[in-house]
Amino acid sequence: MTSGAEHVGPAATWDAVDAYFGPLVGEDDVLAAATTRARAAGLPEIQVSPAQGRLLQLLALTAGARRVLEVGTLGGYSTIWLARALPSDGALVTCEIDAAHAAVARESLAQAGLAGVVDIVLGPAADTLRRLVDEGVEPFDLVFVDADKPSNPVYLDLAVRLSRPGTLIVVDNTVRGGAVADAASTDPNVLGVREMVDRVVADPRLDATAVQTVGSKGYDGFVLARVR
Ligand SMILES: C[S@@+](CC[C@H](N)C(=O)[O-])C[C@H]1O[C@@H](n2cnc3c(N)ncnc32)[C@H](O)[C@@H]1O
Repeated sequence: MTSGAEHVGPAATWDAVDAYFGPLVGEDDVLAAATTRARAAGLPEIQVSPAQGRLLQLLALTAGARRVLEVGTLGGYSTIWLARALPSDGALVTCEIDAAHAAVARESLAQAGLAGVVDIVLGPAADTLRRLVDEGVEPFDLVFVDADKPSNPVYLDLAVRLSRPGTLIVVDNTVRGGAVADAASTDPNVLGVREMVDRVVADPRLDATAVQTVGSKGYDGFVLARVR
């Protein structure tokens, strides 16, 4: 079996492949409008791709998730994919530090008919997560971590505290163009990912893997960890 790496082409190829799989992924007008609204508002285009959003949704569906926690809302694009996986009594809490991002997300979630399902909590996510721990909220079934990367170790620890056996924790942007494998890196984003990975490795409660991705935004990936 070959690694397949020799088949990885330039960004134009990745875009063409993403376009080919478009009908399979099935991004609808509401999701496309969320991207358009975020772009018009000048938000950075750092949301998950349609295929990645669909992956998150399928993971939530497969996990039978009723409660989802998201760290890093931006314009609500991944939030919509995830919230659509929830049953009628489901809930999603999403954390965002930037009021302008939260405002755009609020509009897009309303347009998606999800305003009653999603609670956007404005402020530093670590504070929000600590408050949820202190309040003793019902555990979450899936946690998606996609905010400031230096805080990944903190988010992992808090996510585990907000979990139950079977909870799936997904962390985005964990490959960083391959820089995550550079033990000499001083990039705070890389250090945040590496410290988070070390904690996953050291935590006997977590079964985990990493998935490498390519796309028009470059070479990156997810870490997925399931709580025992
Ligand atoms: C990569 S974007 C999220 C993308 C979104 N999950 C999606 O795929 O549609 C990261 C977001 O995290 C927010 N953020 C950064 N630092 C944060 C913090 N300390 N607390 C909460 N949100 C933060 C940023 O403002 C930004 O909107």
